[in-house]
Amino acid sequence: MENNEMLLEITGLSKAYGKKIALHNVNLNIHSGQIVGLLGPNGSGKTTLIKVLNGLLKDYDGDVKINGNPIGPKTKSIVSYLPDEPYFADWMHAKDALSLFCDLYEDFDYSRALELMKRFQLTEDMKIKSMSKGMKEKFQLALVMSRKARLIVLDEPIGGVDPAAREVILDTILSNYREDQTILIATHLIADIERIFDSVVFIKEGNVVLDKDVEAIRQESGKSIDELFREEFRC
Ligand SMILES: Nc1ncnc2c1ncn2[C@@H]1O[C@H](COP(=O)(O)OP(=O)(O)OP(=O)(O)O)[C@@H](O)[C@H]1O
Repeated sequence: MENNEMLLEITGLSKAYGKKIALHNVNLNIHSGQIVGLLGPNGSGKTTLIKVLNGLLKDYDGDVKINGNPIGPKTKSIVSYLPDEPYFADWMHAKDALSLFCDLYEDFDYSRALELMKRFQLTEDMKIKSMSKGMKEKFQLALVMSRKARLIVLDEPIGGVDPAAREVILDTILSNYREDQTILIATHLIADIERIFDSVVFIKEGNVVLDKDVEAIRQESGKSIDELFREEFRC
C-alpha cells in the first residue's frame, strides 16, 4: 500500500535521561501507507522514540519532522497515539470517552468508532471500570483507529488480549487503515503481529540496527521476523 510521500523524517535524534542514553543518533525515514513494526528488547528506546513523535518529550537533540513539520501543535493534530496503559478514568462510561475524543480531535470519526466497538462487542453504555484489561485495550484501540490521523502509533496494542481476539484486532487494523496513513506498532509479540508488517525497524540500545522491508527480509534470509529478532537479540 506504500505511497512515495515521506511522512516521518528523523535525523540525528539523540535523547538522554541524565547519564542514561536512551536514543543515540537515530536516523529513520518512513513513507506513507505502511504498517511498520518498531521492535527491540526491554529498555532499547522504543517508548522514548514514540514519546518524541507524540510531542511528550521535548528535550532531545536532532531533527524530527512529521509530514514536513517539526514536532509541535501541527504534528500533534495528525498523530493518533495508543499508549501501553489505560488512559481513561474509571468513573467514565464508554460514551464519555467517545465524547472526549470528539471534543479533542477534529478528525475523530464517531460512527467508525461505534462500528469498531461493535466488532469488539463493546457498547456505549459500558462502564470503563467494569471492562477487563483486554476490553479496555480494544476500546482504546477503537478510538485511536477512528481518527483520520496521518500517523497512528500503537504501543503494545495486543498485550492484554487473548489469541482469538488478537486476530480480530489485527484484521481490524489491516482493514481500517488508509493509503495516506502510516501505522507504527511497538511490540514484543512479534510472531503474532508480523503478518501485518510491511517493514520493520530493529532498535538496540538506542541505535537503529535494521530498517527494512519485510518481504526483502524474508526473501534474502528465508527467516521470519520473529526468528531474525531472536537471532539479533540473543544474549
Ligand atoms: N523517565 C526516565 N528516566 C530515566 N531513564 C529512563 C526514563 N525512561 C526511560 N529511561 C531509560 O531509557 C532507556 C530506554 O527506555 P524505553 O522506555 O524507551 O525503552 P523501551 O524499548 O520502550 O522498553 P520496554 O520494551 O521495556 O517498554 C532505558 O534504559 C530506560 O531505563
